[in-house]
Amino acid sequence: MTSDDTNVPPATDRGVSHASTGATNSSFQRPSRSQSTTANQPLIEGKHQEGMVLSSSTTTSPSTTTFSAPPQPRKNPVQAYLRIRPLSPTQVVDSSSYLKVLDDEWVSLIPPQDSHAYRKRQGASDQYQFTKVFTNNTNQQQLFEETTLPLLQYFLHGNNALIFAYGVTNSGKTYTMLGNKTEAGIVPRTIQCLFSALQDRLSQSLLKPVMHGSIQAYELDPRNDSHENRSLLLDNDVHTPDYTMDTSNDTANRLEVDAGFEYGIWVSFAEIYNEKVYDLLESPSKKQTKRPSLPLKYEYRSGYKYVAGLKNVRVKTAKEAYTVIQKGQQNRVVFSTQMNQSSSRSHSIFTISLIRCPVDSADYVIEDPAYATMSKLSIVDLAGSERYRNTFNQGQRLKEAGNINKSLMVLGQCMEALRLNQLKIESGRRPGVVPFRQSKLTELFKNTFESDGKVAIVVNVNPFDTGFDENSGVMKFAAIAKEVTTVQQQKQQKLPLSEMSETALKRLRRNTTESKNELDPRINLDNACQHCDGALIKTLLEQLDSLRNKWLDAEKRYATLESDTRRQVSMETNVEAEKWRDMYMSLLKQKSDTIGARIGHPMNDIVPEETNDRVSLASLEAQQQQLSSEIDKLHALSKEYDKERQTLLEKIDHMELGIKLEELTTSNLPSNHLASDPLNGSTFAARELQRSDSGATQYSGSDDRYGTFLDLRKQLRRSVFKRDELPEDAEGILNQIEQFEGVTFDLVKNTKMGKLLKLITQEEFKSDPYSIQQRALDLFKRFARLPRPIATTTQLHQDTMALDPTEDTLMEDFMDRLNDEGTDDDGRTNNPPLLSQKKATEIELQWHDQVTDDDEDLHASPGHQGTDDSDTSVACDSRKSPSRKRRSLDASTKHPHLTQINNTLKDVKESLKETVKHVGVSHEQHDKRPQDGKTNPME
Ligand SMILES: Nc1ncnc2c1ncn2[C@@H]1O[C@H](COP(=O)(O)OP(=O)(O)OP(=O)(O)O)[C@@H](O)[C@H]1O
Repeated sequence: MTSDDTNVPPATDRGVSHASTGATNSSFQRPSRSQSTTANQPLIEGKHQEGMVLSSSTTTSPSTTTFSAPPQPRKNPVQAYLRIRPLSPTQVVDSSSYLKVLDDEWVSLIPPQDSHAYRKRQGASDQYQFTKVFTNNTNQQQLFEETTLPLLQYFLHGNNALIFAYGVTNSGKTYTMLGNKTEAGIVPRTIQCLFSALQDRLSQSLLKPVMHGSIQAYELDPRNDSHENRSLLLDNDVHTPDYTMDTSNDTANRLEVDAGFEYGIWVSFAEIYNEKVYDLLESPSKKQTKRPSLPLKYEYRSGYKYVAGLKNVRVKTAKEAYTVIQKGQQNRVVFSTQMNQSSSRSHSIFTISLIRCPVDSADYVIEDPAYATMSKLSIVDLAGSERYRNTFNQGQRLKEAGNINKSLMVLGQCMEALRLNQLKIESGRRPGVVPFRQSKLTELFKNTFESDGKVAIVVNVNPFDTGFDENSGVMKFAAIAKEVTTVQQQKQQKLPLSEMSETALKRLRRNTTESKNELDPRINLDNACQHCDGALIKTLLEQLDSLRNKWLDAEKRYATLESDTRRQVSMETNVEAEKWRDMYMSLLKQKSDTIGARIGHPMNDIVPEETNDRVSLASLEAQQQQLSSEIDKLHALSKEYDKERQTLLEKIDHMELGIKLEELTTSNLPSNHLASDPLNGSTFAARELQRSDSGATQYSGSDDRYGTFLDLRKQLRRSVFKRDELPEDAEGILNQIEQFEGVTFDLVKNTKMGKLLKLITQEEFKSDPYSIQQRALDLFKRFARLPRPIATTTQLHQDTMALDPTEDTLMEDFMDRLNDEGTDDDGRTNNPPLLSQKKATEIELQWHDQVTDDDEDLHASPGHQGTDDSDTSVACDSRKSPSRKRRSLDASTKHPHLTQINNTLKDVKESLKETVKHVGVSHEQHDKRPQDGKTNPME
């Protein structure tokens, strides 16, 4: 019994409808047969979905939900194939199989009575549609041609493709993908077909795939095989299977190969076990107990992840590729043995990378990554998808089952999310997140599902020894995956050859073996130079220039990147500094405000006070300057008054002198003598005036001795009579008089110095600390002894005798007595005897009266005690003798002009008093200036 006959239900059964009870909504309703495709029809994108009526597992309809207008795939719908494993020769046909093949696209799952689905759905069957259903009579070649060949064609054109086998354990996944020697699976057939198609276009270019989808040029190094990894092909332990495939050249000839390229083929073999990625081409050491896993890394250029460190082996023949497959399979077995793993618990990923180097019109191969493109075809044998709770697994096996189911579950979730996103996008809604990152498997193939490839799934089922529920899950996964459409994004455009740089790496393409050897850069350059023309040298030089330019470009990019980084860091630093400065300033302001509030008023309020103080100070300074100016004016005025006063005093002196002379003339001399002078024909007064004038003339000579001596007398007079105590300045003045040289009798007489000295000796002082009186007496005696001029003395004597013999005698006697009273320096008396006491007393009285009259003004000086002038006059008058008063009255009566002179003198005195008073008041006013309640700045 063939499995075909067994598994394909009769046509009458194909129309089994879904359970009318609506217990399930996860089945598909089969369309009419006319709508279905035939098995021989080539695979055309989207064709199989047209007119499809499907039952969505996500709908909530209680019964089968029918979509009259299913979403149209936009570009590349996932191709879902179902392969039903045939019965093994030892198996017994079970006619009660739950899987019924309705046609080449549809199958029906009829839940057995002991299944969970039967209880849940009350025995209702599910129908599932696939791109193609391959029954048990489908051979490997047929499966390859219908499932993989379209992808291979797509791959050869430079696109990515993914095909994986999905199913529970022992469903035939490995058989489908790898097969065996006699029944080679998809992988060896793909390799065989690929090499057959590209046999004349295989490239020698030194370009290799790196990361996710990048190309890198490399240099061959005999000591370093890390670029091509071809050393593992030399492993003698690997027994390359000699596949006997019926894949004829006709199959390969069905593939279109772009003629404008040379192709380099690289293969890798990886395994994902327990969510870790391993390189199956990495041979384990014998003592190795732990497998080194490989990380997934992110390629920034494309945005997708890749297995970092996974070996890519450059294969130049199909056999080399088989060797690689065999190597990976052997390592997988060893790992399983050493690590107690089960190969059926891992996902194996065999990847073929195809690098396409363009060939220009001059038959030069552009071996430059900037112009080359790469595509990848991944063939994945997934682990068994059975539920671990049904496998009675424990420990490691339980963990394996959990991870397997996790990755497959995530794969299913991704499919479901992608399908929903398509519906959302079509309805204008925002697509959701697809959980690619939840497993390594989906992370690796995220790009294929999202943008840049075609996906095909071969669902393997073994309906004879696998439970209904497990295969039901596989069917549901396939149903969902089939609805997914991958969208082909525009791949990154490579540079067109028309714009190719002169420095691009390129090699003249030769088809002959000889020319290949010549052009192989690995051959000796000397030999090359011997056999080739200048083209090779030219090419090498161009390559050298290109490498140099690339190096310079790389340096430039590095410098730019570094500069940008430094600029960025600088900007961030500046921003940070600005922040700190603002914060610091803010803190300072807060501090200032706090201090201002603490002292009771803001700091700003203090400034106006200070300003007011400054204004007040400026005002006071102005007042001070004004007052100083007034003081200066007053001082100048005072000096003027002093001068005027001095002038008046001198005038008074002269007038007094004239009055005394007049008195002498009128009171003591006969009027006839006044009228005529028998000797000289002049009056006594006239002579006196004449003498005075002559004396004045005499002493008002060039040295002004008279004036100086007269000043000394005046100074002495003012100083002595200032107060009761004889002052120090009187002592100084007296010194000057004592030391005055050339003093003559006339000088003493005319300046009345002798009278003053006499007055000092007779005045009573409280104290005399400088012995002024004694010294005045000594000086008076000294002056009295001065020799009188002979002529003058005689003349005076004659005049005196003629005018008034008594007066003259008295004077003579007094002078003589003074002279006689002098003693020698040794104290002995060397003068004649004195006058009688009575005579001396009279002389003294006369002299005293005369001197008192002469010095009357002294007692009127402001500094004298009893400053009142009238009192002083009275005091002076009270000291006058009765004879003196009488003589004055007589003189006034006899000579009315004297009264007039006296009156004039009084007027002058009054004027002087007023002046002095005015000056005093001015000083007083200045000293007692009103303060206006303010502080006197002068204080
Ligand atoms: N279509 C088929 N024709 C003939 N034999 C098959 C077919 N499919 C599977 N087999 C056989 O079934 C057995 C199990 O197949 P296979 O190992 O491929 O299953 P599997 O799904 O890969 O299992 P696991 O998940 O454990 O790896 C193998 O001996 C294989 O030869």
